Amino acid sequence: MIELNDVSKWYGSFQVLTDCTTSVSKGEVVVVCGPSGSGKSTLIKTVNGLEPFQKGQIKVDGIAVGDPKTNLSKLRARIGMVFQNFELFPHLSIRQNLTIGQVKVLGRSEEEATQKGLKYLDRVGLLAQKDKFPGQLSGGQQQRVAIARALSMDPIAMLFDEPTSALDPEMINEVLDVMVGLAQEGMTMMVVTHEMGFAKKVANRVVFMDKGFIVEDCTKEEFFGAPRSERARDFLAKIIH
Ligand SMILES: Nc1ncnc2c1ncn2[C@@H]1O[C@H](COP(=O)(O)OP(=O)(O)OP(=O)(O)O)[C@@H](O)[C@H]1O
Repeated sequence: MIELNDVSKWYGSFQVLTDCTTSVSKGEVVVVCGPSGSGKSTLIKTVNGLEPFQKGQIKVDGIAVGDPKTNLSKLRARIGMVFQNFELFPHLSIRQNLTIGQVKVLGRSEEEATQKGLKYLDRVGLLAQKDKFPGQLSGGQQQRVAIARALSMDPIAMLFDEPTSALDPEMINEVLDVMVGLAQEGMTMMVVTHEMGFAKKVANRVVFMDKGFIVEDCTKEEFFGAPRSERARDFLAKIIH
Protein backbone atom coordinates (compact mmCIF):
# COMPACT_ATOMS: atom_id res chain seq x y z
CA MET A 1 0.00 0.00 0.00
CA ILE A 2 2.78 2.45 1.00
CA GLU A 3 6.30 1.85 -0.32
CA LEU A 4 9.35 4.00 0.32
CA ASN A 5 12.47 3.16 -1.57
CA ASP A 6 15.83 4.82 -0.80
CA VAL A 7 14.19 8.13 0.05
CA SER A 8 16.60 10.98 0.78
CA LYS A 9 15.83 14.58 1.56
CA TRP A 10 17.86 17.68 2.26
CA TYR A 11 16.97 21.01 3.87
CA GLY A 12 19.59 23.11 2.09
CA SER A 13 22.86 21.32 2.82
CA PHE A 14 21.43 19.43 5.84
CA GLN A 15 20.45 15.87 4.98
CA VAL A 16 17.35 15.07 7.02
CA LEU A 17 16.56 11.65 5.47
CA THR A 18 19.14 9.21 4.14
CA ASP A 19 18.15 6.26 1.91
CA CYS A 20 14.99 5.43 3.85
CA THR A 21 13.35 2.21 2.69
CA THR A 22 10.25 0.71 4.30
CA SER A 23 6.69 -0.24 3.49
CA VAL A 24 3.23 -0.53 4.98
CA SER A 25 1.02 -3.31 3.64
CA LYS A 26 -2.75 -3.16 3.50
CA GLY A 27 -4.17 -3.57 7.00
CA GLU A 28 -0.79 -3.19 8.64
CA VAL A 29 0.03 -0.81 11.51
CA VAL A 30 3.57 0.55 11.44
CA VAL A 31 4.84 2.70 14.31
CA VAL A 32 7.69 5.09 13.55
CA CYS A 33 9.72 6.10 16.60
CA GLY A 34 13.11 7.53 17.45
CA PRO A 35 14.79 10.43 19.23
CA SER A 36 13.71 14.02 18.72
CA GLY A 37 15.00 15.41 15.42
CA SER A 38 15.61 11.99 13.87
CA GLY A 39 13.39 12.76 10.87
CA LYS A 40 10.16 10.93 11.78
CA SER A 41 7.76 13.79 10.99
CA THR A 42 9.62 14.62 7.81
CA LEU A 43 9.43 10.99 6.69
CA ILE A 44 5.70 10.65 7.25
CA LYS A 45 5.03 13.97 5.51
CA THR A 46 6.86 12.81 2.40
CA VAL A 47 4.32 9.98 2.07
CA ASN A 48 1.47 12.28 1.07
CA GLY A 49 3.65 14.85 -0.62
CA LEU A 50 3.51 17.44 2.17
CA GLU A 51 7.32 17.44 2.12
CA PRO A 52 9.13 17.06 -1.20
CA PHE A 53 12.12 14.71 -1.37
CA GLN A 54 15.08 14.79 -3.73
CA LYS A 55 16.04 11.15 -4.16
CA GLY A 56 14.30 7.76 -4.16
CA GLN A 57 10.71 6.72 -4.80
CA ILE A 58 7.48 6.66 -2.82
CA LYS A 59 4.40 4.87 -4.04
CA VAL A 60 1.00 4.93 -2.38
CA ASP A 61 -1.46 2.42 -3.79
CA GLY A 62 0.74 2.28 -6.90
CA ILE A 63 0.78 6.07 -7.38
CA ALA A 64 4.24 7.69 -7.51
CA VAL A 65 4.23 10.55 -4.99
CA GLY A 66 7.38 12.25 -6.30
CA ASP A 67 6.26 12.22 -9.94
CA PRO A 68 5.46 15.80 -11.05
CA LYS A 69 2.59 14.36 -13.14
CA THR A 70 0.88 12.95 -10.02
CA ASN A 71 -2.13 14.93 -8.83
CA LEU A 72 -1.10 15.38 -5.20
CA SER A 73 -4.42 16.87 -4.09
CA LYS A 74 -6.21 13.80 -5.40
CA LEU A 75 -3.74 11.52 -3.65
CA ARG A 76 -4.01 13.44 -0.37
CA ALA A 77 -7.78 13.13 -0.49
CA ARG A 78 -7.32 9.37 -0.26
CA ILE A 79 -4.88 9.41 2.66
CA GLY A 80 -6.07 10.59 6.06
CA MET A 81 -3.58 12.68 7.99
CA VAL A 82 -3.79 13.57 11.67
CA PHE A 83 -1.34 16.14 13.02
CA GLN A 84 -0.01 16.97 16.44
CA ASN A 85 -1.99 20.24 16.61
CA PHE A 86 -5.34 18.96 15.26
CA GLU A 87 -5.49 21.59 12.47
CA LEU A 88 -9.26 22.05 12.71
CA PHE A 89 -10.78 25.21 11.20
CA PRO A 90 -11.43 27.39 14.28
CA HIS A 91 -14.17 29.48 12.64
CA LEU A 92 -16.23 26.47 11.55
CA SER A 93 -18.47 24.32 13.72
CA ILE A 94 -17.53 20.71 14.35
CA ARG A 95 -20.15 19.60 11.83
CA GLN A 96 -18.77 22.01 9.20
CA ASN A 97 -15.22 20.83 9.92
CA LEU A 98 -16.38 17.31 9.17
CA THR A 99 -18.18 18.15 5.93
CA ILE A 100 -16.09 20.83 4.21
CA GLY A 101 -13.46 18.47 2.74
CA GLN A 102 -16.03 15.92 1.66
CA VAL A 103 -18.03 18.60 -0.20
CA LYS A 104 -15.14 20.62 -1.66
CA VAL A 105 -12.70 17.82 -2.47
CA LEU A 106 -14.89 14.76 -3.02
CA GLY A 107 -17.91 16.62 -4.42
CA ARG A 108 -20.36 15.00 -2.01
CA SER A 109 -23.69 16.66 -1.33
CA GLU A 110 -24.06 18.53 1.97
CA GLU A 111 -26.56 15.90 3.09
CA GLU A 112 -24.33 12.92 2.32
CA ALA A 113 -21.31 14.63 3.88
CA THR A 114 -23.26 15.46 7.04
CA GLN A 115 -24.54 11.90 7.35
CA LYS A 116 -21.05 10.47 6.98
CA GLY A 117 -19.39 13.08 9.20
CA LEU A 118 -21.87 12.57 12.02
CA LYS A 119 -21.49 8.79 11.77
CA TYR A 120 -17.76 9.14 12.47
CA LEU A 121 -18.33 11.83 15.10
CA ASP A 122 -20.58 9.35 16.88
CA ARG A 123 -17.95 6.69 16.49
CA VAL A 124 -15.39 8.84 18.37
CA GLY A 125 -18.04 9.53 21.04
CA LEU A 126 -18.64 13.21 20.28
CA LEU A 127 -21.96 13.44 18.47
CA ALA A 128 -23.36 15.75 21.16
CA GLN A 129 -20.65 18.31 20.31
CA LYS A 130 -21.59 18.72 16.64
CA ASP A 131 -22.72 22.35 16.89
CA LYS A 132 -19.81 23.56 19.00
CA PHE A 133 -16.64 25.21 17.69
CA PRO A 134 -13.17 23.68 18.08
CA GLY A 135 -12.18 26.23 20.75
CA GLN A 136 -15.02 24.96 22.96
CA LEU A 137 -13.61 21.41 23.04
CA SER A 138 -10.69 19.96 24.99
CA GLY A 139 -7.51 19.00 23.13
CA GLY A 140 -8.37 15.31 23.30
CA GLN A 141 -11.85 15.99 21.91
CA GLN A 142 -10.43 18.16 19.11
CA GLN A 143 -8.03 15.40 18.15
CA ARG A 144 -10.89 12.87 18.06
CA VAL A 145 -12.80 15.28 15.76
CA ALA A 146 -9.68 15.47 13.55
CA ILE A 147 -9.66 11.67 13.34
CA ALA A 148 -13.40 11.60 12.53
CA ARG A 149 -12.82 14.23 9.85
CA ALA A 150 -10.06 12.17 8.25
CA LEU A 151 -12.20 9.01 8.36
CA SER A 152 -15.14 10.84 6.74
CA MET A 153 -13.07 11.03 3.55
CA ASP A 154 -12.99 7.19 3.35
CA PRO A 155 -9.19 7.03 3.32
CA ILE A 156 -7.27 4.03 2.08
CA ALA A 157 -4.67 4.61 4.81
CA MET A 158 -4.17 6.90 7.80
CA LEU A 159 -1.01 8.79 8.71
CA PHE A 160 -0.59 10.06 12.27
CA ASP A 161 2.15 12.54 13.17
CA GLU A 162 2.58 12.51 16.95
CA PRO A 163 -1.19 12.74 17.51
CA THR A 164 -1.00 12.78 21.31
CA SER A 165 2.10 14.83 21.97
CA ALA A 166 0.26 18.16 22.35
CA LEU A 167 -2.28 16.68 24.77
CA ASP A 168 -2.48 16.82 28.53
CA PRO A 169 -1.71 13.37 29.98
CA GLU A 170 -5.30 12.65 30.98
CA MET A 171 -6.46 13.09 27.38
CA ILE A 172 -3.93 10.85 25.72
CA ASN A 173 -5.80 7.61 26.27
CA GLU A 174 -9.09 8.79 24.81
CA VAL A 175 -7.26 9.45 21.52
CA LEU A 176 -5.18 6.27 21.69
CA ASP A 177 -8.35 4.23 22.32
CA VAL A 178 -9.83 5.52 19.05
CA MET A 179 -6.59 4.66 17.24
CA VAL A 180 -6.46 1.18 18.78
CA GLY A 181 -10.05 0.60 17.60
CA LEU A 182 -9.13 1.64 14.06
CA ALA A 183 -6.07 -0.61 14.06
CA GLN A 184 -8.12 -3.56 15.27
CA GLU A 185 -10.64 -2.98 12.48
CA GLY A 186 -7.85 -3.37 9.92
CA MET A 187 -7.13 0.24 8.93
CA THR A 188 -3.73 0.66 7.25
CA MET A 189 -1.82 3.01 9.56
CA MET A 190 1.57 4.68 9.73
CA VAL A 191 1.97 6.31 13.14
CA VAL A 192 4.76 8.54 14.41
CA THR A 193 4.52 8.32 18.17
CA HIS A 194 6.42 8.04 21.42
CA GLU A 195 3.55 6.01 22.90
CA MET A 196 5.23 2.64 23.17
CA GLY A 197 2.15 1.16 24.91
CA PHE A 198 0.23 1.78 21.68
CA ALA A 199 3.03 0.20 19.65
CA LYS A 200 3.10 -2.85 21.90
CA LYS A 201 -0.65 -3.25 21.68
CA VAL A 202 -1.38 -2.88 17.98
CA ALA A 203 1.73 -2.35 15.86
CA ASN A 204 2.67 -5.03 13.39
CA ARG A 205 6.05 -3.45 12.80
CA VAL A 206 8.25 -0.80 14.34
CA VAL A 207 10.49 1.51 12.33
CA PHE A 208 13.19 3.12 14.49
CA MET A 209 14.90 6.22 13.12
CA ASP A 210 18.07 7.95 14.17
CA LYS A 211 19.73 10.96 12.49
CA GLY A 212 17.68 10.52 9.32
CA PHE A 213 18.40 6.81 8.90
CA ILE A 214 16.00 3.92 9.39
CA VAL A 215 18.05 1.93 11.87
CA GLU A 216 15.51 -0.79 12.67
CA ASP A 217 12.52 -2.05 10.70
CA CYS A 218 11.25 -5.13 12.46
CA THR A 219 8.30 -6.77 14.18
CA LYS A 220 7.24 -5.29 17.49
CA GLU A 221 8.28 -8.55 19.16
CA GLU A 222 11.81 -8.10 17.82
CA PHE A 223 11.88 -4.41 18.66
CA PHE A 224 10.68 -4.71 22.24
CA GLY A 225 12.41 -8.04 22.76
CA ALA A 226 15.92 -7.38 21.62
CA PRO A 227 16.56 -4.56 19.15
CA ARG A 228 19.78 -5.07 17.22
CA SER A 229 21.12 -1.54 17.48
CA GLU A 230 22.56 0.11 20.55
CA ARG A 231 20.73 3.35 19.64
CA ALA A 232 17.36 1.59 19.80
CA ARG A 233 18.26 -0.05 23.10
CA ASP A 234 19.26 3.37 24.53
CA PHE A 235 16.04 4.91 23.23
CA LEU A 236 13.89 2.21 24.80
CA ALA A 237 15.76 2.43 28.09
CA LYS A 238 15.03 6.18 28.23
CA ILE A 239 11.42 6.02 27.11
CA ILE A 240 10.16 2.97 29.02
CA HIS A 241 10.39 3.48 32.74
N1 LIG B 1 11.74 23.25 7.43
C1 LIG B 1 12.92 22.83 7.96
N2 LIG B 1 14.08 23.44 7.61
C2 LIG B 1 15.25 23.04 8.11
N3 LIG B 1 15.41 22.01 8.96
C3 LIG B 1 14.29 21.36 9.34
C4 LIG B 1 12.99 21.74 8.87
N4 LIG B 1 12.06 20.90 9.42
C5 LIG B 1 12.76 20.04 10.21
N5 LIG B 1 14.08 20.32 10.16
C6 LIG B 1 15.16 19.58 10.86
O1 LIG B 1 15.13 18.25 10.38
C7 LIG B 1 15.37 17.35 11.46
C8 LIG B 1 14.26 16.33 11.55
O2 LIG B 1 13.07 16.98 11.94
P1 LIG B 1 11.73 16.15 12.18
O3 LIG B 1 10.69 17.13 12.66
O4 LIG B 1 11.41 15.34 11.00
O5 LIG B 1 12.19 15.20 13.36
P2 LIG B 1 11.33 14.31 14.36
O6 LIG B 1 12.06 13.03 14.50
O7 LIG B 1 9.92 14.26 13.92
O8 LIG B 1 11.47 15.11 15.72
P3 LIG B 1 10.44 15.34 16.94
O9 LIG B 1 10.23 14.01 17.61
O10 LIG B 1 11.15 16.32 17.82
O11 LIG B 1 9.18 15.91 16.34
C9 LIG B 1 15.56 18.20 12.70
O12 LIG B 1 16.94 18.36 12.91
C10 LIG B 1 14.91 19.51 12.35
O13 LIG B 1 15.51 20.57 13.03
